[in-house]
Amino acid sequence: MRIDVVTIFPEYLGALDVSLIGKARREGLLEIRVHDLREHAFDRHRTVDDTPYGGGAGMVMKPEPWALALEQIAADSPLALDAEGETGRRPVLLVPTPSGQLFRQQVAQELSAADHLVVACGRYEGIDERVFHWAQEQYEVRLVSLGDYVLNGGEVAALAMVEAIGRLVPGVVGNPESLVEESHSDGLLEYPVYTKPSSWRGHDVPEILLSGDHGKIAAWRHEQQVERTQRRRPDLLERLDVSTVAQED
Ligand SMILES: COC(=O)c1ccnc(N)c1
Repeated sequence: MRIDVVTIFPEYLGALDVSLIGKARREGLLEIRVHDLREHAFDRHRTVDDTPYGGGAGMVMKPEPWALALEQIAADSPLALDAEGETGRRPVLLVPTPSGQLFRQQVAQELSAADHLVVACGRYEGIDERVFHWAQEQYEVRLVSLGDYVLNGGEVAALAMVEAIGRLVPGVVGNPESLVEESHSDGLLEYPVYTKPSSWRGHDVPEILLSGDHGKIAAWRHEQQVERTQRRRPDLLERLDVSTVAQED
């Protein structure tokens, strides 16, 4: 998967050189390029923002630098060859914004199948809305939110989304089994985990986990998932079908 990130703070994306995502880049599983939006602003001060039409506080990101950056990336896309082809596949333009669709594991799963993701990190009061309409021709535009809160810019959200998506790309996580039993992978929160020592400062590991009875352990873990989800995220249960909650025989 090819991922391009456009930002006025490229250094913010340095975290993508570390750990599993960094390793996947070095192994060629993920090709991640970070672009400085200011390189596409051509006035003397490399201006990327201006005052909002209609008044109001703060500044809005100008459309032209974004269009120049996104045009250059689209032209360089591995999908560019398809633009004229019958598939006509377009890169996904992922825009982290508090006004977007909620980013959930299912969205990460869906986007992990994309060939080319371009992440637009807005700052200030946001990006001129016309950019998202203009970009429709060359991109599948997806405005996505991490939750109901506001950040100073899209970079932190971009890091979270790139990690959540990138780790689902085959080969990035060493043991794909570990992706199966994570929180939200089956719609439930994950079960509690323990390691040695079995007794620690008066706190013991649940006996069932020391029994070696894998059937009972699996049943206990599922019960824990359902109980935790009921207690911490009852909203998730409303979205689930009964079979996931009911103990499979
Ligand atoms: C500037 O971006 C944000 O404030 C943002 C992005 C994604 N999710 C959010 N909840 C906020």
